Amino acid sequence: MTPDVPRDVPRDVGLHVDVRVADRDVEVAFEVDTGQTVALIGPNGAGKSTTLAVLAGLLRPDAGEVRLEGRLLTGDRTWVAPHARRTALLAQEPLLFPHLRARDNVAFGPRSTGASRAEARAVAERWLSEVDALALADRRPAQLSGGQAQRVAVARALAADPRLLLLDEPMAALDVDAAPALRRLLGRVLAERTTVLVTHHVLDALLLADRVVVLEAGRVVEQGPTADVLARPRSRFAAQLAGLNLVAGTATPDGVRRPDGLALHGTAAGDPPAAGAPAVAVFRPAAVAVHARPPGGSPRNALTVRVEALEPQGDHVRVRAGGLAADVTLAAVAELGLAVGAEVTFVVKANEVAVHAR
Ligand SMILES: Nc1ncnc2c1ncn2[C@@H]1O[C@H](COP(=O)(O)OP(=O)(O)OP(=O)(O)O)[C@@H](O)[C@H]1O
Repeated sequence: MTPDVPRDVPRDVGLHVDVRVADRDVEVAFEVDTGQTVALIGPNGAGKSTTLAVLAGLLRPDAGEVRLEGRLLTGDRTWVAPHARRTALLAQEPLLFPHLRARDNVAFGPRSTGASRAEARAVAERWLSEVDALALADRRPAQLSGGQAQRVAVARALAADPRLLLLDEPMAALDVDAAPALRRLLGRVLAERTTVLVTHHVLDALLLADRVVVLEAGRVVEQGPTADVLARPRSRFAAQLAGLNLVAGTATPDGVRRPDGLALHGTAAGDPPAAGAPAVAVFRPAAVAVHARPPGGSPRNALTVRVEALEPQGDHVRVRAGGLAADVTLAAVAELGLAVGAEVTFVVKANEVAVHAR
């Protein structure tokens, strides 16, 4: 337990969690401000699903408390049942009722809290429309693709008007083509909602979460604003996760420009962001070629940067320069005569750079 968390929690803290699950050796404390999204990240077995289960009311902790907007959901002598918590859980699999049409799946929440049939139907159609799935209203789950079913599941979760949304790797079961559309949809609907998102993906954390809480072996090892944690990771896991190059800035017609002027050309992942809108370019350090001098043939992404660090990582060396990373072989380090302070050119092909709207 963290003794420095005040017992008298101010009401603008949307979610306050300070719990211990003894037999899983999980002991976590964190808070989420009203309307914010926190990503819970960490390696397998770190306690992410256990924490979500405690929040959803599916698992009773041995000690501690969970408060949602000041209301005690779990405490020494308090236990609010899952359906009465005003939380909604969106799992990896959509888990729709197979015998109900999409519309009735979404209307289920409002119906069970007392809405009339007509009211529940109106709410269901509003949410189906919000997730671009109104045209699917009469289909049963077996007639939906994975991405469509997950959109309907998002509508079902939101139609119950939850005060806390719990997302357990919502993109994990989708194929890569369907993930960007769902990510964008979540970005839209999570904007003003208190949300805890469990994810393994740096991109989900970056695009969807205001803050990141890193769990390792059942404990919070690091937390902070997403951009800070990814830019200056202190835990091993966050450092691994942040291994991708992320260039956040504004969209140009074919890429992203960082506030300091550095511009990258890339390929839009999904619908291209409007020019000037917030966007992020993502590429792997292994996709970066390092040159001692600007190469001929003027490649579109040739960035002149100064080497800040050389980090040996097994059979390669990670070269950090200009806030970016490139992975090169040990032989290349010797051949290029790489050293801290040297000026080099990073070259990355535009088709290796994925541009996402933020
Ligand atoms: N149903 C269960 N019964 C008992 N112990 C469990 C159960 N589920 C998980 N554990 C244990 O609790 C600890 C935390 O696991 P948890 O599933 O919460 O981690 P996680 O971060 O969600 O991992 P993953 O990314 O693999 O889903 C682990 O030691 C795990 O072995």
